[in-house]
Amino acid sequence: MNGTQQETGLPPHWEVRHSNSKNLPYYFNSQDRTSRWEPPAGTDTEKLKIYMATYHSAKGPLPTGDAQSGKIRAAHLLVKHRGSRRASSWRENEITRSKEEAMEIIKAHEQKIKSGEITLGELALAESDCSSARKRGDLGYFGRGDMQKEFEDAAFALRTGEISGVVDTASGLHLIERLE
Ligand SMILES: O=C(N[C@H](Cc1nc2ccccc2[nH]1)C(=O)O)c1cc2ccccc2s1
Repeated sequence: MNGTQQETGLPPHWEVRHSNSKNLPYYFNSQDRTSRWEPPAGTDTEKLKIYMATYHSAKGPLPTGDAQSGKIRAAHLLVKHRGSRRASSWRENEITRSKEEAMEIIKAHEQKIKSGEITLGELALAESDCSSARKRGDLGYFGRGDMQKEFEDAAFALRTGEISGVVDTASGLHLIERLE
């Protein structure tokens, strides 16, 4: 789905992505990690029209991790609860909320992200109970066997740019966005 600049007609660092929740294409700037529903200023709209008609199908092939290394890159937003493996984080020294309370919180986060109101990375900065929060939840590249199984399975099932539903691990409740 990530055509090159001359294919898409988009300005540098911009790419077309697909919102599965709205089944609509959107435009993502990989440099400042902003996204929008409309093509940015400076787009060659004729080229973009051709690209969208030719290449950007709603459901691209399910990528299974980089062909060479089998690794993917993802970001996540974690809401811990008192049953979490480490019920503490940079946000809160002792996390006492129940798992049910954590579920209500992360469901509200999921709505905000999937409505396009805010990106997962922006929300993770302030709200994620993982130390990756300071990097907008970016966990870097990882392969199978590196992360907790439920997290790995959910992340590898995502298409690039797609956001998971709530994923439950021993660390807490997660929303995952596959970045590469
Ligand atoms: O395990 C971590 N943080 C834990 C919470 C947590 N548990 C996870 C389980 C799966 C994936 C990410 C996860 N993050 C903590 O802070 O208590 C990691 C933090 C970071 C930061 C940068 C890159 C990778 C990682 S993995």
